[in-house]
Amino acid sequence: MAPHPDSYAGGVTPDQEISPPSAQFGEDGARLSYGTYLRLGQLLDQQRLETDAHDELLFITIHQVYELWFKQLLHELESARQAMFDDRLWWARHLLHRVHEIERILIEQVGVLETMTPQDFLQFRAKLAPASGFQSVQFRELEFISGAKDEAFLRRFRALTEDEAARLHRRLDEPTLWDAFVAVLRTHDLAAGTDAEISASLRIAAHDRGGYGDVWELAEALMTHDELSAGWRARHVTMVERMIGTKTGTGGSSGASYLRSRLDLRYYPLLWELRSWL
Ligand code: HEM
Ligand SMILES: N[C@@H](CC(=O)c1ccccc1NC=O)C(=O)O
Repeated sequence: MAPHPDSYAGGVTPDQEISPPSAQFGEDGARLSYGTYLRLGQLLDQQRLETDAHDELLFITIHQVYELWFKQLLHELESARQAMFDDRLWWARHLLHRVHEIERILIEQVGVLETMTPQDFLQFRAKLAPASGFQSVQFRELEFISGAKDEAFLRRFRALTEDEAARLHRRLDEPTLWDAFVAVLRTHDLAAGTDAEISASLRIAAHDRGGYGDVWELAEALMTHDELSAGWRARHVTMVERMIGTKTGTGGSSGASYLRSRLDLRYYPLLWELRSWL
């Protein structure tokens, strides 16, 4: 078969080519390179250490990577929510499956940070206070859009910028993934006026997957999102115990015991209760 005209078949790398690359893929004067497209100049210039401790770069990198994934998760969850309101259930499920894979990475990534020893962390920990993961706005946005809205966090946030406060208020005002799922039940002629009705409808869908397969699969995808979020909280707190034991947090909380108090948080309690009644 003849190679596609755009394919690269030569023994020289594109950089070695004498003639400039063809303008076929971009307009003249607006050509992108790997670095300009990905804005690597700006991106790789954002790691500013507070100390000369060796492990501080890892600490910053890990957190920045988390925040990039949080941004991606919010993007996917917003679209999944819209897809549910539009009754495009295959698209909502597709996006939620992507969300699950990212969430698995977020849990797995904790192990990289755990290669830092507690004594190496202590070389720069004091410099971090009063900063803390507690102040991650995108993390709280993820909780809010998922269904765990708690206005109290807004009051407890220190140093929120105007833009961050507006983002959190917007998340409090807008529908959650659960609101969108309840709308799906109604669209599929399943009663969803009260929690009792929703539970009864979930049982109907569970026992009639021939009739309600799409609805059931969507509920399962939400369940997995909830389970993986709980998995991250559990993984985070064991790392915290390993790093700082029972010390109080830089953010001013009791530390691991505060984090343990959040382990029972579930976004979709009705989906968890359902298991007892099938
Ligand atoms: C050495 C590693 C880490 C330690 C010792 C640690 C410790 C803590 C502690 C003690 C808290 C409670 C708030 C406080 O008083 O400071 C907290 C909260 C939090 N941390 Fe970390 N953390 C670590 C790494 C991370 C990483 C990598 C992330 C990823 C973004 C993260 C995200 C969060 C979030 C989102 C909260 C708020 C949790 C909630 O309110 O439920 N932490 N962390
Ligand atoms: N709260 C942590 C410090 C910490 O992990 C942290 C500090 C600044 C920015 C993000 C952080 N990550 C998670 O809390 C501690 O008490 O050691």
